[in-house]
Amino acid sequence: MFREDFIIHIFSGWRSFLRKCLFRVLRVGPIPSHIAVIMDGNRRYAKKKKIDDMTGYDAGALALLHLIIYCMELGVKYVTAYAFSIDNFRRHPEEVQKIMDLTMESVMLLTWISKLRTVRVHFAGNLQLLSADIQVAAKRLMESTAGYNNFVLTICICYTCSEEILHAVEESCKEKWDDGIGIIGYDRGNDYERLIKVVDIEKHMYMAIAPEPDILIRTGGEYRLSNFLVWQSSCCHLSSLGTVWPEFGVFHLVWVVLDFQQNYHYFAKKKMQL
Ligand SMILES: CC(C)=CCC/C(C)=C/CC/C(C)=C/COP(=O)(O)OP(=O)(O)O
Repeated sequence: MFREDFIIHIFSGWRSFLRKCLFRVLRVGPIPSHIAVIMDGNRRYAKKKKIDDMTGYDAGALALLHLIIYCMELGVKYVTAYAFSIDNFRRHPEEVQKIMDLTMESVMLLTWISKLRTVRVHFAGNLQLLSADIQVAAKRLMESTAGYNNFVLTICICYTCSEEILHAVEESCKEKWDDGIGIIGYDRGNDYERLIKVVDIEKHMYMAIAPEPDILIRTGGEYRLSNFLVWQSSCCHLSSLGTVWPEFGVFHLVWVVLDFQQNYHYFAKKKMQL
């Protein structure tokens, strides 16, 4: 499904020209620095198009690549995508295998794109749950792109926010313990002094690499976070779209950014109050 000529197709011709004009107008307003997406509706798309579920996922991966390119052109620096939740391991083994194969294919393609466009690629989640070959390929890609800071793509894989928090709490405890500080807070008369602080936890989150998202998009018409960036999304603009993920395109992105811009002052104020 991944043909390198799709990049040439997307960058060239009148489509690219129109997109750039549209983005120039959009840039008159504030541009989000971080967009996160829950790519829901791949199987529904497959059903609608009367194709098999696996081809639906292929189309979903292609939609993600398009989003990455649009965001680069628009000036959004961080994109985070929920590719596979730990709960997704409960799906049919054949389906899990297909998403894993797609992950491996994506790693290969991203290796190529990251060099071409200096993209930093980060995988967030409990990577130990991945097969050894994907772990090696993912770690190699993360290491080889660690020096880039032009654009940061985070793929959340084997991820849930509860697992991320558990991991971060565990790491913070280990750190304090190793430093001989201890982990239990103590009473100082009227106030309680915590030894593990929010900053300690945040330092060890899988998502520590990126600022909190400004916009969280969920496609497929659902209004749930499904354990995605729950910690990080307290002040972000939530956008639920009825469209299924493989059909997400440039006009959906423009719509969401316009909606964000309309509410920008409210969100900026909220962030300052926290
Ligand atoms: C880079 C990379 C690894 C890309 C992954 C590609 C991709 C689109 C993954 C989506 C995975 C997923 C479980 C989506 C939920 O849709 P669903 O299957 O639950 O759809 P439904 O709501 O129609 O059932």
